[in-house]
Amino acid sequence: MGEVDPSFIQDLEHRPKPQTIEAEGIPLIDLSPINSPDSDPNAVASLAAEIGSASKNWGFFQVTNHGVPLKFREKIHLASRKFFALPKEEKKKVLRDEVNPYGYYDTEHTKNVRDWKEVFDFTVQEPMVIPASHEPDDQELKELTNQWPEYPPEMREACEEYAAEMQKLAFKLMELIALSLGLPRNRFHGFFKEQTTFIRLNYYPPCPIADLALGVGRHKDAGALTILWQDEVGGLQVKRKTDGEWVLVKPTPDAYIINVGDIIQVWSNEEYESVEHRVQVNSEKERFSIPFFFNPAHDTLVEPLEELVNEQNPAKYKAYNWGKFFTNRKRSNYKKLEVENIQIHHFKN
Ligand SMILES: O=C(O)CCC(=O)C(=O)O
Ligand SMILES: [Fe+2]
Repeated sequence: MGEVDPSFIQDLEHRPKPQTIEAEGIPLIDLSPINSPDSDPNAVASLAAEIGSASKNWGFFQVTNHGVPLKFREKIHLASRKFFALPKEEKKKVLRDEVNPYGYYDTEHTKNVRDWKEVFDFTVQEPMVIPASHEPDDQELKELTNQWPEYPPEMREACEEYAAEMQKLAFKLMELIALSLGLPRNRFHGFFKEQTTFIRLNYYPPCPIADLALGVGRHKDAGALTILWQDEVGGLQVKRKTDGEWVLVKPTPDAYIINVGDIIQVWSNEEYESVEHRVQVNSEKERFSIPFFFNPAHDTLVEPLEELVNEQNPAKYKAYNWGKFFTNRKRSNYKKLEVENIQIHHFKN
């Protein structure tokens, strides 16, 4: 990344601490009850309850026996390593911009501070339909498509195969979340017939100012659910709900990290919480991660589910249009804006 640019420097209060404790408590949940051919209803019910309490108490959990064959994850990871090892000029051939936000990018900002990372984004349902602008009165829509690099040649196939596996896992997790809230198993499916889901390949190069910068600044994921794979280097930190302390999520081989996003916080009327997280970088080691952001159709009106609100527990949020929220948020990722980026608390009742 050349000379250290002041745009990477975090304010004092947001810098990583030299010693961050490893989270002991982030639940590790075994998904085998839903991946065995004759799944026992009692085992599924207790699994849903486990996921419910993890979503409530942590907003994060890890899953094993998730049913995603290792070979797909290995293939996309290898393709990602090959892609990011290319010279900058080569990567910039698939540079994303404000017109097409899919492709390569190395100057993303989170909360107006630049992240120490490079990314490659691709959409899972092509073309992806979203509003043409974040302006509330503009009804125009646009269609987004992926840009695939020439090298490595297997990049596209690796990404598409992995996306198909993530889709299956995401629907299973949404079923368990529905059950945990006392809703019919397929309660959420309709929101995802059309999707704005995307996958990001993250590459965090070694950082000479690892004590001043972050790989990704503190944020909450705006969508419904995130399924993250991280390599063995580690660096993901979660803000623990009990005391507000930043704790490191210890890499668990072949597990996925799941976190509930802002949309589930709203749908569940705050029964579950989208928790703040960030990424610490390493002065010696590079790090790779692959988040899958499961997002509903652009025209989804996000609001607390009617089954979960009543007189005693009135809706905590006003409805908002997901597509407008998404395009507004994306806008702030490209450049430093003079305003705070859009957040769900702006729609609080
Ligand atoms: O790299 C990671 O571990 C997490 C990245 C992340 O939180 C994000 O891209 O939203
Ligand atoms: Fe995130």
